[in-house]
Amino acid sequence: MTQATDHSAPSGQVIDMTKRLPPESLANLKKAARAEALSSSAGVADARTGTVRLSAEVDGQDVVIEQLDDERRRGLRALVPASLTNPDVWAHRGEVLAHAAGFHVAHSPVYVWRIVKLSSIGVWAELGAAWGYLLATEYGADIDEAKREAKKKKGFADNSDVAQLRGERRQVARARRRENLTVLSATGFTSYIAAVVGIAEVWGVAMAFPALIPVIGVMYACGARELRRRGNDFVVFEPAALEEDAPLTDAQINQALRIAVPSFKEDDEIQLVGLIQRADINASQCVFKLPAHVTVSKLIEQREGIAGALQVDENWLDIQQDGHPTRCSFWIATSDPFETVRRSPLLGQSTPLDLWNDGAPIAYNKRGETRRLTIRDIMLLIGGATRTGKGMALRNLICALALDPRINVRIVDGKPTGEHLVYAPIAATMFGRDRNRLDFLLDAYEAEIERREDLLASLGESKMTAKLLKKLSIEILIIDELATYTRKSVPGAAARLSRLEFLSSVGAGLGVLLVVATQHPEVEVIPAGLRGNMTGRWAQRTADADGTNAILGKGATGRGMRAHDIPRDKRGLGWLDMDGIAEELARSFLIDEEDAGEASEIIAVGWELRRAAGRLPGQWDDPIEAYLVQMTGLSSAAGGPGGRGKPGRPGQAAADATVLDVLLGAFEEGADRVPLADVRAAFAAWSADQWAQKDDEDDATYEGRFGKDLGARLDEQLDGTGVELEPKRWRVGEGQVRVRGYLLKHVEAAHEAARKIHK
Ligand SMILES: Nc1ncnc2c1ncn2[C@@H]1O[C@H](COP(=O)(O)OP(=O)(O)OP(=O)(O)O)[C@@H](O)[C@H]1O
Repeated sequence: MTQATDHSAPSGQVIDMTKRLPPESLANLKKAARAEALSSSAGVADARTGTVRLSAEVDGQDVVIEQLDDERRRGLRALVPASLTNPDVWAHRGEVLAHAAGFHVAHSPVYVWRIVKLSSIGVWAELGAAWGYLLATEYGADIDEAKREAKKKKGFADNSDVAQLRGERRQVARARRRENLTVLSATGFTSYIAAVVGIAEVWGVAMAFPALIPVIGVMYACGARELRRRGNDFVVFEPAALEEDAPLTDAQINQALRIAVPSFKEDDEIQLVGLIQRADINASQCVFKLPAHVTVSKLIEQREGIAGALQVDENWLDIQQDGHPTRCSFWIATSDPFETVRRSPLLGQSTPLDLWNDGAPIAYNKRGETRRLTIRDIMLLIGGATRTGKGMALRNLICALALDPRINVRIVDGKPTGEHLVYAPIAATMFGRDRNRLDFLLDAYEAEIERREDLLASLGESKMTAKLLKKLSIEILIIDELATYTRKSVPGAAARLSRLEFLSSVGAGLGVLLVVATQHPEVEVIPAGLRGNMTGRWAQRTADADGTNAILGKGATGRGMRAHDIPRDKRGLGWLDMDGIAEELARSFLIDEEDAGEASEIIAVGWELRRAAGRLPGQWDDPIEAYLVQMTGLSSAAGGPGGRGKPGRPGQAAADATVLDVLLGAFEEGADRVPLADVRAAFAAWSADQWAQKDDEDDATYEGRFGKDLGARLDEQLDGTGVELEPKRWRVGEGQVRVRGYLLKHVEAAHEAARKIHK
C-alpha cells in the first residue's frame, strides 16, 4: 500500500482533476496511462494500476491509493524464465508451429510416396532374406565353387562334393522349414493378412488402413536399414525451417552462417540466449552467442551474404554486437521494414520537450527504434537528390525545435518555394534567398560567439552545459539549399563557406549549432572542411556514389552505405551517420502538412509554449535580429512582417511596405546618406525574387536593371506629388572615391509627399 499523501484538507474530499484538464491534455494523459499499463510486465491495464479508496472507506486517512503488491501479484511468474512469459516469444513460437504444420501438410503426398517406396524396399529385402533362409541359398556359392574345383583339378567332372553339398542343403532347408518360429511366423502372417482382408470386407478399406500401420512401420524400418546398409542417403521429412518464408529458427541461422561466413565451419553452431521472439508484425529477433573464433564484426562484414542465404533483402536484416564481440543481436524482417510510413511522435505533444537531454525524434530505423538528435553539440548535414525528403527531415527537426522554447531557431531558405513559411511564427529569424543578409547574419553569429565566450569565461565554464540553459539559449541556424549561397559562381561564396566552417568548428561548445541541407552534394558546395565538422550526416537518395561520398565522407559507399541505391519510392529514407550510433538506414517520420496541416498544428503548440515562456520572436531582446535591423533597417523576426519570409521595416507588414519605406529603412541610424550598394542590399533583403542579383547576372547588368526598376517604381509612387527623387554623387575617403546614392533629406521629403497624396 502506498503512503497517504500529507495535505492540509480537513476532510477526504474528492477532486476530479480530469474535469479541469483541457480535452486534448486529458486524451494525452489517457494515452500515456494506457501505454504505461501496456508496458507493464503483464501488459494489461490492471497490472500496475491500483485501487483508489476514499476517506469514507478508510479510517483516519483522506485518500488511499492501494497498489497491487508486485511480488505477490507475480507469485510463481517470478520463477518462470522471462522468455517463457514473453508474449512476443509465444507469438513467434505460434508462427513457427503454424508454418511447420502448413508446410508438412502441403508436403504430405511426397512423404506418403517416400514411405511407400521405403516400405517396398523393406518388404523386398525381408522377403529375399526369408527366401534365402528357408531354401538355404547360402549353399549356392559353395556348390558353385565345388563345381569349379572339380573341373580344374581332375580335368573331368567329379561331382561327388557337389552332390554332398546339395544333399546337405536340402537337409538344412527342410529342418529350417520345420522350425517352430518359421511355422509360427507363416501362420501369424497369413492370419494377419486374413484379418486385414476380413476388416476390409466388413468395415471397408478405410478401416483396414490402421491395421496395416504396424506392418508399414516395420517395413519402413527394414527399408531404412537396407538403404543404410547400402550406404545410400535418404530423407523422408524435410525441415520446414529451411523453407524460404519460414519464421526464423536457429537451424536457419546456422545454415546461413555456414554458407556466408567463411570462419563459421560446418560443425560450428550458435547458442541462443533466450528464445527467438517476434519483434514487429513482420520481424523476428534473437540474441545468440557465436563460437569463440567468430566475432559479430565478421557477420556484419558478410551481411549481404547472410541476407542472401536467408533469402531476404540485405536491408531487411540487422546485425549488431550485443555486449561482447561474440554476442550478437540479430533481427530479420520478412518484408521491407521501411514499407510502412510512420507518423511523428510529435503529433499530439502538448508539453515542452527537453531536446538537450532527450533529443528531437527525427527518424526510425529498420527495427522501428526512434532516432533522436540531441540538440547539444550536433551539426547536421542533410543531402540528397531533389524530392527525396530533405524538407521532411527538416520538418521533423524544426517541429521538435519549436517545442523547446530554450532554442532560438533561425531559418535561411535558399529555395523559392516558401515551404518553410509554416515555421515563421516561432522563427527568431527567417528569410529566403538573400546572400547579403546571410552575410550579415554570419557577422551577428560571430559576435554572438564572442559574447558567449566572454560570458562562459566570466562564469568559469569552458563550454555550454545544461545548467547554463537558463541563462543562455541554444542558437540553431538552419540553411536549406546551401548551394544558393556557397556554389562557386555565387559572389562571396568562398568567404561565406569559410565562415560557415568556422561556425561549425567552434559553435558546438557554445550552443551555436548549424544544420544545412542541399540537393547538390558536391565538394564545391560542401567542401571536406565543412563536412568534416558536421557530426551528423544524413544521406537520402543521391544521384551517384560521388554524391553519397560527398555527404557521408570518403569510403562511405565502400562501407556499404550506398545512398544512391535507395529505392525512389522510399522518400525520406537515408543513411544516417551520427556520432554515438552505428551508421544505419533511417526514414524520417511523416508530418503531413500538405494534406493534413500537421506541421501547422505542432507549430501552433510550439507558439503557445513559447508565448507562455516569453520566448516568441519580439518577446525577448534578440541581439542577432537587432544587428540585422541595424544593418539593413529591416526585420526578419518571425519571417518578417506578415511572416512571408521577406524582411520588412520593424513593426510594419511587409505586404504594405512601399519602395520609399524600404529606401528609408536602408539608411543607417544617424546617417544622412546611403550608398546605392546598401540600397540594393536592403531591397534584396526585402524581396529577393525581384531585387536580388540573379545567379547568371554580372554586376554591371544587375546594377543597371536595379537602377532602372527602382527609378520606375519611385516615379510611380511619386506620381502626382510634383517631387522627383534621383540618386546623387559624392566623394568619400582619402582617395575621394565617387559614390552614388540617396540623401536622407530628399528621401524623407519624397516619403512625406507620397504619404500625403496616398493618405
Ligand atoms: N518520411 C517520409 N514518409 C513519407 N513521405 C515522405 C517522407 N519524406 C518525404 N516524403 C514525401 O516525399 C515528397 C518529397 O519530400 P520533400 O519535399 O521533403 O523532398 P525534398 O528533397 O525536400 O524536395 P526538394 O528537392 O523539392 O526540396 C513529399 O511529397 C513528401 O511528403
